[in-house]
Amino acid sequence: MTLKIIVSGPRGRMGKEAINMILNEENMELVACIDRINNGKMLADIDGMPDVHVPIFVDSKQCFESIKADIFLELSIPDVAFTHTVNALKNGLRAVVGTSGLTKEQIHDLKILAFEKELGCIIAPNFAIGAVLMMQFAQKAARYFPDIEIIEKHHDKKLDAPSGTAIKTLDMILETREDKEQGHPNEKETLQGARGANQSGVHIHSVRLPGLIAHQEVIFGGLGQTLTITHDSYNRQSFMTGVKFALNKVNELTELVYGMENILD
Ligand SMILES: NC(=O)C1=CN([C@@H]2O[C@H](COP(=O)(O)OP(=O)(O)OC[C@H]3O[C@@H](n4cnc5c(N)ncnc54)[C@H](O)[C@@H]3O)[C@@H](O)[C@H]2O)C=CC1
Ligand SMILES: O=C(O)C1=N[C@H](C(=O)O)C[C@H](O)C1
Repeated sequence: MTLKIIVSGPRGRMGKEAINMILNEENMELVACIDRINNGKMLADIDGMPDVHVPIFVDSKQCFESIKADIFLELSIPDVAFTHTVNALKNGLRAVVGTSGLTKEQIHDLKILAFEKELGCIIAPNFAIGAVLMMQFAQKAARYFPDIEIIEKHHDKKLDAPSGTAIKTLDMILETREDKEQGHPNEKETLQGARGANQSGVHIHSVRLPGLIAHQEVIFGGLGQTLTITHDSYNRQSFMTGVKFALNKVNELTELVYGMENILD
């Protein structure tokens, strides 16, 4: 079976990489794109894009209503990702969402919609297998080391902080970590934000610098020792094996899955 795919964010760093991957897969066909601009044009008309006659839509509802497709791949920006995905599911498409920055409430609403429509939907905070393992290792370590700080480091074009990966790591850690307020009980910030974000006592620090791609360290502190679990993505190809896997897998699902760890064997 050929999977007919619509991609949102085709001119972006992830969108471009994903389109190249899709065009090279025998069982995948790119049938449309959703972009912020270029409504009515073909992908081939856009400088730097592959020479394929695939229509571009600005309005996602219009796109899903007029193009026959199986899967929607969301790789754009946090502000529109939720609406695009709702429109996809309402029009009977399955969805793979890589865009970060969805709120817990939005994820919950998508879960309900996917359940009602009996459609697969994968929300992947991080497609890189190494990052998924890093989160799983961190979840395991949190059973033994409840004092934890997360440092996520990304390129300076990133719109959301903390990263989707850091939020998912925290969710997974909190499933195994005993409740604990970290640091000194009388600790005070003399410069606001110095201790980063704090949820359930775990601190998250977001670094944004040119030169970085996507990196995370989870540091565990114990008596006389620390354990650091690190993952680095050095390019966007690092995510493509996971994108490909999710596009194939979502077709078998009839509900929403949040996190690649729940679908990897
Ligand atoms: N889950 C994962 O493994 C990964 C997720 N990401 C996430 O994917 C998203 C995209 O990342 P990048 O490609 O680096 O960003 P980018 O900034 O390079 O690309 C985003 C694209 O979305 C387009 N866009 C803006 N408004 C739009 C709209 N209304 N409809 C369609 N497209 C629109 C922009 O014009 C831009 O071309 C981000 O949220 C990022 O955090 C990035 C890397 C890996
Ligand atoms: O914006 C990015 O680049 C990335 N975003 C995702 C996130 O927010 O965790 C995944 C990866 O870290 C790259």
